[in-house]
Amino acid sequence: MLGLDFIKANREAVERAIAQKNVGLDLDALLTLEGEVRGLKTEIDQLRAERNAISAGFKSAAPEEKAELGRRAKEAGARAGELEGHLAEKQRLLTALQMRVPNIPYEGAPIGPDENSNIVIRTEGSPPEFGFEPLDHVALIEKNGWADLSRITQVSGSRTYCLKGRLALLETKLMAWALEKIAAAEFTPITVPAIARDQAFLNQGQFPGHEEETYQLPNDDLWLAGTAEVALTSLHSGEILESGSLPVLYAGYSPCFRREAGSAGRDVRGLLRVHQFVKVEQYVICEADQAQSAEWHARLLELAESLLTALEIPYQVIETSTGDMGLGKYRMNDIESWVPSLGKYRETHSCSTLHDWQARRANIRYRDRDGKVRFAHTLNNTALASPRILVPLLENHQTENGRVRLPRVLQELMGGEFL
Ligand SMILES: Nc1ncnc2c1ncn2[C@@H]1O[C@H](COS(=O)(=O)NC(=O)[C@@H](N)CO)[C@@H](O)[C@H]1O
Repeated sequence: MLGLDFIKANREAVERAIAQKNVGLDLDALLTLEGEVRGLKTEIDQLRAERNAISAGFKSAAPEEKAELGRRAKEAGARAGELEGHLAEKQRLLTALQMRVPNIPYEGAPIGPDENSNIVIRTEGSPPEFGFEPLDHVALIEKNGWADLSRITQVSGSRTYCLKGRLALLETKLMAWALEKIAAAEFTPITVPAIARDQAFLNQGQFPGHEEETYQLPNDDLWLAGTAEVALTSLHSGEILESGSLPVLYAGYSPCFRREAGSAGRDVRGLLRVHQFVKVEQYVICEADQAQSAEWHARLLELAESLLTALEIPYQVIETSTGDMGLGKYRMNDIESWVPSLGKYRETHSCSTLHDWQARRANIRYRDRDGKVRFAHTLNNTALASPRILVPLLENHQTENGRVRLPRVLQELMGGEFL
C-alpha cells in the first residue's frame, strides 16, 4: 500500500494509477476518511490535555471548586473514550481502503486493461525446426511412461499430476540445480512452508481480493500459499533491519498451491496449470532507492534468463501492461518460453518490482545511513517452477522417435544424453 502522505501529495498520480490498473477505488472517500481520522485524533488530544490540566491544578484548587473540576475532568475523559471508539472504526475503514490503493506503475509500462496490451521487449533463441511432426508434452510423457496423468485424477481430482521414472528424478534434480544456481549468486537458499496466516497474504498483496484463488485450512485459521513470496514477505515483518544487513537475498524453495478458480477450461491438458507445484523463488529486500530496485530487477531477470539459456529453451521477455501487472507492482516483466505444440510462447517466469508497497503492509523497515528509519523495497522473481517448465523442456528437446535429448547441463545431472 502507499503512505497517506504520499497519496495526498501525489493525488493525480494515484488517480491515474487507479484508472490505468482498472481498480475500482474511491480516492475521495479515502481522503475524506483520512481527514475525519485526523480530526478525531486532534479532538481526543485536546480532551486529554484539558483533563490533564484540570488534574494538574486539582490539588491547589479552592475546596468549593473541586467538585466542579472533578466533574469536568470526568466529562472530558468520558468524551475522549467515546471518540476513541469512533476513531477505531474510522481507522479500520481507512486502512481497508488504503490496502486497495495501487502502486504507481512504471512509466515505460504499456497502458492497457489486460495481457493483450503486453509487449515483447526481447526474444532469445529461436524455435526449433523439427523436420518431423512434434509431439506435445502429454504424448511424450505417455510414450515414455514418465507420468501417470489419469489414475492420479481419480485420487486427487483434476489439475494434479504425478511424475514417474526419470522425469520424476529430473524434476527434483532440476529444482535443486536451480536453487544452487541462485544460491551461487549470493542468494541465501531457504525452504519455506506454503502454510501461512492470513496476515502474510495481506502483507504480500494476495489479500484482500484473491481469497477465492487460495486454498484455506479453516480448522486452523491458515491458508496455503501459491508462492514462497508470501512467507518471504513476512519473514522480517515488524523488524528494523540495520542498513548493513541489506540487501536481504533469498532463494526460496516451497510447494505452491493454487485453486485456479478463474481458469476453468484453460490449460486443462497436461502440466501447464496444476493445483500443486514446486518453485524456486528469488526474493530481494533492498534500500528504498529506485535505482537500486531497478538494478535488482535487472539482476533477477538476468538470473532467470541464465537458467533458460542453460536449459536451451527459446524465450521472450514481456513488458507487462498496467492492467495486467496487478495492484502492488511498479514494474513486471514476464518471461515466456516457447511451447512447440502450442506454436506460441507461454509464461514461465514473472519478475516484479514493488518499491515499498509490500514493505508498508508487512512493516519491513531499515535504518538508513543517516540513522533514519524507512520502509524497505521488495522484489521477487521466479527462478524455476515445475512442472510448467517441463513442458517447453520436453517439447523443444524431443527427437523424431519421441525421445528427449537433454541439454548439456542436464546430461551431467541425469548421467546420460537422453532423458
Ligand atoms: N497453476 C500453476 N501451475 C503450474 N505452474 C504455475 C501455476 N501458477 C503459476 N505457475 C508458475 O509459477 C510462476 C510464478 O507465478 S506468478 O504468479 O506468475 N508469480 C509469482 O508467484 C512470483 N512470486 C514470482 O515467482 C509462473 O510464471 C509459472 O511458471
